Amino acid sequence: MWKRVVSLSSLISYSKSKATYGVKIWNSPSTLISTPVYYGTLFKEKNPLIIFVLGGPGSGKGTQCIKIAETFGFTHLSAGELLRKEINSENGHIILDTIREGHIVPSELTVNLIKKAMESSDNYKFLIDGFPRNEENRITFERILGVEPNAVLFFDCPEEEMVKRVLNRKEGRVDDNINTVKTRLKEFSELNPHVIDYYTKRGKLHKINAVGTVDDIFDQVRPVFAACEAMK
Ligand SMILES: Nc1ncnc2c1ncn2[C@@H]1O[C@H](COP(=O)(O)OP(=O)(O)OP(=O)(O)O)[C@@H](O)[C@H]1O
Ligand SMILES: O=c1ccn([C@@H]2O[C@H](COP(=O)(O)O)[C@@H](O)[C@H]2O)c(=O)[nH]1
Ligand SMILES: [Mg+2]
Repeated sequence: MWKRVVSLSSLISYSKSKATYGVKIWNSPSTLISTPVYYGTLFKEKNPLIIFVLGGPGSGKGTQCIKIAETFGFTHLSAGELLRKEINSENGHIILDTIREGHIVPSELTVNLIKKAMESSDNYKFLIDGFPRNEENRITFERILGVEPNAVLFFDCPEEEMVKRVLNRKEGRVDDNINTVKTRLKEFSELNPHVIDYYTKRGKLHKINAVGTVDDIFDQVRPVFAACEAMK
């Protein structure tokens, strides 16, 4: 059996231990994040570093993820983008209707897309943007992938600012209109707090004030990832 400890920063740290009878355990070298996780055979070789990136519609998750990915060598997987790319597939009508109405796509569908994208990447550092949106999403991810995130970023933004940003975004998204935004915000305000509470209790949550310039916000994000630079 071997064990390697990689300390990313005082905020994120983890170690890798070889699977024994299909069980892997994430440890921390001190009192930092310590999360026993049961693995199946998935990711036996990859030992992924997973950061969930949460926040309401228009809070700036995608914008910040692009900067994090460029600066710290992460692969950026936007759950919404993975779903949008599937709109022409077999399940496409379910996805399109759900997105257009501002609801949440069935968990297994989204989780399997995330899993496929992670498996087909050469990288082991992943930003999962806009997921999990509710407790069912979170539990389904843990069940199918057999792993928890190492840390969770939450971009905290007032509703008024989020609405303004979404309505000013000119990317032709079917859900960037006032009616759908209202539904998305309603679901977000009802469901996201449960996910936030869960990760707060597990000591994994890093709340970021999402008001300010893109660079100001990135200055708050940077320390969470600073020690990753050495691993690029
Ligand atoms: N700090 C900021 N100040 C002003 N505008 C911003 C800021 N960050 C991002 N934006 C702009 O706001 C819009 C929404 O940002 P972005 O797409 O990153 O949000 P998001 O959280 O990914 O939203 P969604 O959940 O809808 O995908 C974009 O047009 C982006 O350019
Ligand atoms: O985990 C997810 C992520 C997204 N959706 C659906 O997609 C749209 C757009 O997502 P963005 O993160 O804003 O790109 C979202 O409103 C949901 O309808 C989802 O169901 N599950
Ligand atoms: Mg986005």
